Amino acid sequence: MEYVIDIQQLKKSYKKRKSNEIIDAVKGISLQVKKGEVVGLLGPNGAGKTTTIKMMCGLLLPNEGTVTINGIDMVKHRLKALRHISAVLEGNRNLYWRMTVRENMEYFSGNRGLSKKEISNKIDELLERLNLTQKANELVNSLSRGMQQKLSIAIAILADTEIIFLDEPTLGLDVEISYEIRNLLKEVAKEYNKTILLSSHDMPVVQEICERVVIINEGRIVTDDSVSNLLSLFDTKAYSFTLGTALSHQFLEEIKEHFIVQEGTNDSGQSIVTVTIQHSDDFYKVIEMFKEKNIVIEKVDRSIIDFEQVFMKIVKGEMVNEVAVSV
Ligand SMILES: Nc1ncnc2c1ncn2[C@@H]1O[C@H](COP(=O)(O)OP(=O)(O)OP(=O)(O)O)[C@@H](O)[C@H]1O
Repeated sequence: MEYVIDIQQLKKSYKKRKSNEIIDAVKGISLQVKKGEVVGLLGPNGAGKTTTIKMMCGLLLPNEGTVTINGIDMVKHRLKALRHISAVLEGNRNLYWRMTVRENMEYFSGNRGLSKKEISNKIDELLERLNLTQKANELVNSLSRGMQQKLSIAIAILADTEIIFLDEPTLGLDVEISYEIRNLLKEVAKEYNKTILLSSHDMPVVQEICERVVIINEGRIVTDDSVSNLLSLFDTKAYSFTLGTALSHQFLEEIKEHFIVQEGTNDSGQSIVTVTIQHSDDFYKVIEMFKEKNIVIEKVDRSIIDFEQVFMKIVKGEMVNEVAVSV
């Protein structure tokens, strides 16, 4: 099968200027993306996401490995490969700051075989959709970061490339505009049938937009699976016990030897212990442990795990054996 994005054994190291220390930022990443897939690239700070995306966009040369975009080798035929990509990178560097919103949009929609009228209609439609009509004639450098980000995405739509890379599209934006951008990206993914690769720390964005997530940690892929699989894998396995008494430190340590445990209290000051269960038998083992200490269990809830918690568990290496590991 021909993949739209095919990267094989990518590696990249940096040399620190002062100390000459070598940092292996990407240590052999292979990833294949099919047409129309919306893939989230996640990982903690410094995991190697931006370095990977920059190599995919031809902004950085890999030390080893290959990047193939629609069958075209990014290193050997960079310009040809770049015709298939729009990249919305941090700092909105794809915008011309001294041009107006509309001028930017016109500039980037040229050369697509559309008439002036068609381009103008398309721009009007997008401006309306992004709530940017009022700002059409303002200079880009006078816009807020959120508006600039929306414009960057609009330009990626206008450029009409098959692939869109988005690096942290909601980073540092307020809740309202993040929400708007999240909806916009959802629509783009659905209506325009684009292949999208999105790097983000914004888990609600990832959970809502991406079908598939690839988690990178310390320069390697540690998980490659669908959001729904990852959620269901973790979902059934966490239970919150509301207890009649607080647990002693010693007893908590005892439970922690066997299970992944989080402690807390509820509004009424009752002790809540959330235990992640690997096998259903373990559920009864936990209850048995409480019973032996005469601890009254007042309530048991299956706790709902959101994607953020799943991500944290994978990155911390918890339950990694149960998650599809692609390397
Ligand atoms: N130009 C550079 N020179 C030296 N080291 C670098 C350079 N760029 C990145 N690094 C290092 O490479 C590693 C990976 O960085 P990268 O920016 O790819 O990670 P990231 O996953 O995008 O992180 P974040 O989420 O914080 O943006 C980090 O240790 C980082 O400090």
